[in-house]
Amino acid sequence: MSTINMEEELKKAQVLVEALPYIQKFNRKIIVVKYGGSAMVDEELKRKVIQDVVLLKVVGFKPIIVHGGGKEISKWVEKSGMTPEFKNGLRVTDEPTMEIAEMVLNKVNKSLVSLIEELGVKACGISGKDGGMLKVEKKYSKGEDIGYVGEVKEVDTTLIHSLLKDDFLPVICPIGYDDNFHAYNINADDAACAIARAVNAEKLAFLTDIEGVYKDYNDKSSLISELSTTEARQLLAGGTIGGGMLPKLNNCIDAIEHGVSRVHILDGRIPHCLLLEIFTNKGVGTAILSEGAEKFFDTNI
Ligand SMILES: NC(=[NH2+])NCCC[C@H](N)C(=O)O
Repeated sequence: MSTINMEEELKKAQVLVEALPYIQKFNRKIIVVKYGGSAMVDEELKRKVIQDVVLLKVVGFKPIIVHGGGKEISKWVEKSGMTPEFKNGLRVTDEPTMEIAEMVLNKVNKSLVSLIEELGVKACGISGKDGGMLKVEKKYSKGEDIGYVGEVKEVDTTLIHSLLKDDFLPVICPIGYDDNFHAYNINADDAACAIARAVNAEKLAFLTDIEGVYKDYNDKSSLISELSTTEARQLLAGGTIGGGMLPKLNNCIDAIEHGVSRVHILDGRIPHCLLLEIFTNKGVGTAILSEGAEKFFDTNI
């Protein structure tokens, strides 16, 4: 015999009611999820991220995953007897490293596709090479040549739109071509941002290894829940933002100024952070929105 704890059950109903306006508002809207960091290495977390994205899809949103493969690429570079090298956060990518990066990213890409398919959603794994999606030019690190690292200069969204139209969940790894059709590795944050802009995404969510944006990087109690682009700029100018967050925040501002309504910086180490951010009023990370943007719902639950 089993009993029912009505209080517990009512809480579950409240969760669903809180989610209702978001399910309505983001219906048919594109949400780009940049997937990387710890949430990609830990198998348990990985499953939860994929469950979240599948749920977003099943309730009627149009999620797109853009993923990295950083740690896995370094592992295979080492296995091949080479030493991974970075300059200002960018991987120095010579010809053999590019080959490994491409192999690893494609492998990670297909493993994500399998997980999504296992959960009953149609997914299609592609790289920026497919359909000529990501056209790049060579990126330099403070004037230094770092090999085949590309900066996105053009996004052809035809393939993404075809996949979305046929109800596939696109899973994209950040590799692109230059004008001579040579493959380039692209920083996954940059690729996610460029793709979100190009498809006019409603949202762009970054899964990171940090709680969100802190007012002061040295004060972990100063996590900011909501930030306008103007406030984000002020923060950047104030010099209290941690090193790793700088390019991220710049990417966020850039995305919003080019039409993305909201950008979310989330802690991928929190299980189900995507659901907790998107389906609740307060969220769990930092939400960045354009100046004067419509405020989040206040359903008073
Ligand atoms: N970090 C925050 N303040 N998040 C608020 C999120 C609000 C809402 N669920 C959304 O996705 O737009």
